[in-house]
Amino acid sequence: MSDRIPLMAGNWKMNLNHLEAIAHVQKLAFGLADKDYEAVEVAVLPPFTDLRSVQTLVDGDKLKIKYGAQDISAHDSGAYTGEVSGPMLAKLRCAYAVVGHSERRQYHDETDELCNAKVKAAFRNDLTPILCVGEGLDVRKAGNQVAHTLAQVDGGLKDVPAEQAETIVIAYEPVWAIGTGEVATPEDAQEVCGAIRGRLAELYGQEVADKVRIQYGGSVKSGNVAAIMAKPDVDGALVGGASLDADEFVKIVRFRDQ
Ligand SMILES: O=C[C@H](O)COP(=O)(O)O
Repeated sequence: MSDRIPLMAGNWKMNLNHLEAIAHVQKLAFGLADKDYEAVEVAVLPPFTDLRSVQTLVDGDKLKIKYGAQDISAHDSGAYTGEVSGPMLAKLRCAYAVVGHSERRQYHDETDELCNAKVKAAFRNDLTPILCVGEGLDVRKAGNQVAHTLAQVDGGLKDVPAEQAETIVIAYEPVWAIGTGEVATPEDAQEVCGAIRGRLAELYGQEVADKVRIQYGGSVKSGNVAAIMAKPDVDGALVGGASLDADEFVKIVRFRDQ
């Protein structure tokens, strides 16, 4: 039994404005209030425009819910129109910054090199990166999911020292399972999450590898989360669509009750 604390994170993607965000987080707080969920870390990943509202609510009501951004600039300041920097996110007391989500890789051509720069930008600003990796359907059909995903892990962690690497969160998200209702089997998830931990052990040693939290993401719901979480190398979930329904996300957070 590992002592890694599971991280259940809701990636809202481009949904919920800053007023809807407040109502949503209030519902989450209410849904989790009667339950000691100390043993599970809960985070929301709203759009940038919601972060200040979420911060105010979390601070004001002393909520245990953490929050973070869905992306981070590789640069800390300067002429980078449209980007949001690590110092800005740190000032909002974000805990996390997602890096290399497959939608960023697909629609914004984010490379492993850029993801690596973003991972370093997050660490430089005391944010924990959630580095997303995972294969598309063609790679899966060819049976190359492990090699493909490990190459993304190598790229994202290039020149990241062990003392930072041990705090990173890696989210394994098979692209074919995102938003499709196609959930990977728990065995599929374990195969790649286990391989990721193995690679971390090769890169940094077993002690570091055992500290890193590895999430699964892709059509996670209250009905499938418990079986996925039962796998030894799965330490949480990165939840998209189902995190927009507060009641459903609360059930996912309470996966041990399912
Ligand atoms: O970041 C979350 C993932 O892309 C999963 O999204 P989904 O739960 O809607 O499949």
